[in-house]
Amino acid sequence: FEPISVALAIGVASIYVAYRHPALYCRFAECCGEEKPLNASALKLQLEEKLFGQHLATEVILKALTGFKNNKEPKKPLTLSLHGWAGTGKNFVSQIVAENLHAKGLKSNFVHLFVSTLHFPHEHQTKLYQDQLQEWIRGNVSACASSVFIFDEMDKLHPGIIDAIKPFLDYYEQVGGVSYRKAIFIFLSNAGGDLITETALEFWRAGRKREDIQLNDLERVLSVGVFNNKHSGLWRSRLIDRNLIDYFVPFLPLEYTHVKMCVRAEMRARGLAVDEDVVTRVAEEMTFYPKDEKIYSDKGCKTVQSRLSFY
Ligand SMILES: Nc1ncnc2c1ncn2[C@@H]1O[C@H](COP(=O)(O)OP(=O)(O)OP(=O)(O)O)[C@@H](O)[C@H]1O
Repeated sequence: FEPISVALAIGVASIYVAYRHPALYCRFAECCGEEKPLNASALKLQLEEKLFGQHLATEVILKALTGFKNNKEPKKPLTLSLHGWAGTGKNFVSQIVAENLHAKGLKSNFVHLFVSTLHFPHEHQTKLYQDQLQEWIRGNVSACASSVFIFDEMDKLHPGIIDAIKPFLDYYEQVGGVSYRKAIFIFLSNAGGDLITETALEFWRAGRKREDIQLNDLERVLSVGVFNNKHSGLWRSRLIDRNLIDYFVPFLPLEYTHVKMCVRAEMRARGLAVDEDVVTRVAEEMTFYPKDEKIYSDKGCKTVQSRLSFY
């Protein structure tokens, strides 16, 4: 066989299959699945079973995603801003959401993760990053309208960088011939974590249940807090004052019982039998806030995995 002709024949055959039998093609190659509906009950089940102690995040994320995916003609892309202390589940949820939108999750060609300290480290290169970001998003949304973009460590992003994507998040039908209305943008940040903890603490001190905390108790506090915080990545951001962020999603600080749940989940994931003695020992190694009352794990479940390896 002559290699060039073989490669050419394979190429032509793939194009033929892609056009004539898209379902078959998508079983072997990853497809964008722009019109693919969201399996809302599967997402609900996963969030309820896997995500501990986050009744608000579960509720908001479900509502936001089902509403958005059920809408055939969204007027703008969906933009979620997730806030909370370290280790409370923001990356974990993003991974679950990504998997429910594109089967390969974070490994999908249509899910893109940006980490501020890795991708945008130098403040003096803000202009360059803005151009690159615009170009990257334009290219990817042109290839797949339902692309997902996750921005981790928003609080470490230099002010102004994120405003470069404002035109894409706005209510435009098209920008430069590309429609961004089916894309999803998720921002992750520790900014606002202290505000959330203070509210949770007030409830706790008043003897009220954690589950009684409503979105209203936090959403406004968060958006104002983040807007006025120089180190939030959204400081005085036009995304906030133009109301382009659809939902501010609060992640509550995790309590001792939640940490124990994380340890059990991690043991099961490793195929180990759950040993309550080890569960208690790992949970007790964590440090809790405030100093006197010791209610919230200050690293959430973040170090559970590495600590468990010692046992
Ligand atoms: N609420 C939770 N429910 C279940 N597991 C959790 C939860 N929070 C954290 N975990 C576990 O801890 C690990 C670390 O959490 P994750 O990376 O999601 O934290 P994060 O909120 O993104 O933190 P950071 O702000 O530091 O990035 C997760 O992979 C998951 O295993």
